[in-house]
Amino acid sequence: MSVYTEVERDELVAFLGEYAVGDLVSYEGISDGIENTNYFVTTTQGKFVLTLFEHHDFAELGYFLDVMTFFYQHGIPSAHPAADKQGQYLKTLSGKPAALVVRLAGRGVNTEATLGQCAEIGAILGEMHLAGKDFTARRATERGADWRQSTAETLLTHLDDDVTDMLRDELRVQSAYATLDLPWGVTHSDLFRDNALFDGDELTGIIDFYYASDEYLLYDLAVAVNDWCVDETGLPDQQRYQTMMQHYLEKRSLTQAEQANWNLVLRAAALRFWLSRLQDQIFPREGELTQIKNPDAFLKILRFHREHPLTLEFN
Ligand SMILES: Nc1ncnc2c1ncn2[C@@H]1O[C@H](COP(=O)(O)OP(=O)(O)OP(=O)(O)O)[C@@H](O)[C@H]1O
Ligand SMILES: N[C@@H](CCO)C(=O)O
Repeated sequence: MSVYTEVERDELVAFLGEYAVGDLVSYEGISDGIENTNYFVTTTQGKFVLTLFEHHDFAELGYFLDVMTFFYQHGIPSAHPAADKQGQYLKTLSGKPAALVVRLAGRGVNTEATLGQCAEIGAILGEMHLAGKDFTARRATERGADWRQSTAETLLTHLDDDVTDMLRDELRVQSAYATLDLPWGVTHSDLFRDNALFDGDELTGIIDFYYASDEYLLYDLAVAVNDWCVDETGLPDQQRYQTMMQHYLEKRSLTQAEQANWNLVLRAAALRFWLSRLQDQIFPREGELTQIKNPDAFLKILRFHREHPLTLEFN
């Protein structure tokens, strides 16, 4: 359940009156999602998703909405905000920062990805990384190497001994991450199966840009590989992996340094989501009534990458 803030009909009618989107027809809360309050909103002129931001402040939200608008304007099928009559994307509703985002067609992927879907995600991520070179706003990541180190330290005492030893060793290896010399720029940084919408094998949209930040481009690719390219046992699957990578590499080839550090970055991406899920499980945030995603899925992927480095040689 993810409606933390109830919006009254009168309030919504007044809010929509500030946009040129016609009159309210209907609205309903969206149960998916964890962070924010979301409603589907239908007006006489279109379909939208109204998001009330529960954790972010105005300053950083401006950045996210600019990222979404930028990618949309560069041909990436991204969720993007509607501007109100004053040209503003970010507004206030029920005391929360709020945006009216154009509703995209399609559905999230809630089973293992098809090869066609892996191909689409690989290609679009390559296109995003090329287009993103022209995006000039900067935002440091909140889930980077420093965060991984400090979060791991707070979690270590809550873990079993065998896991603790592995985590300590991984942190030692990961100490090289922050100073790698890899291409970087604006990234989605959370491009999971539930953050892309599909109609069959056709990508209709990318949503949830609220972890967008400056990161190594390779990290963005690693996040996607770790989630999309797994089989029903949750382990990396060669065919899905090869398909996603080949479609990515058709758009952007990897530098030598990227190739040399692929395993380290795949591990960093697995570590980030293992730690954030563990943190949500061990220290749940007050007032959040949603499902907690299983940390073990990423412990398993991290262990896999430590033992079986994925190659970059494809046939
Ligand atoms: N622009 C959009 N078009 C169509 N559907 C959308 C759009 N934005 C969000 N949705 C729907 O709303 C659901 C919740 O959105 P989202 O995943 O962004 O939630 P959140 O709470 O903001 O983020 P998170 O899942 O990271 O906690 C999505 O699963 C999707 O079904
Ligand atoms: N995509 C994340 C949640 C948002 O960061 C996960 O699956 O753990």
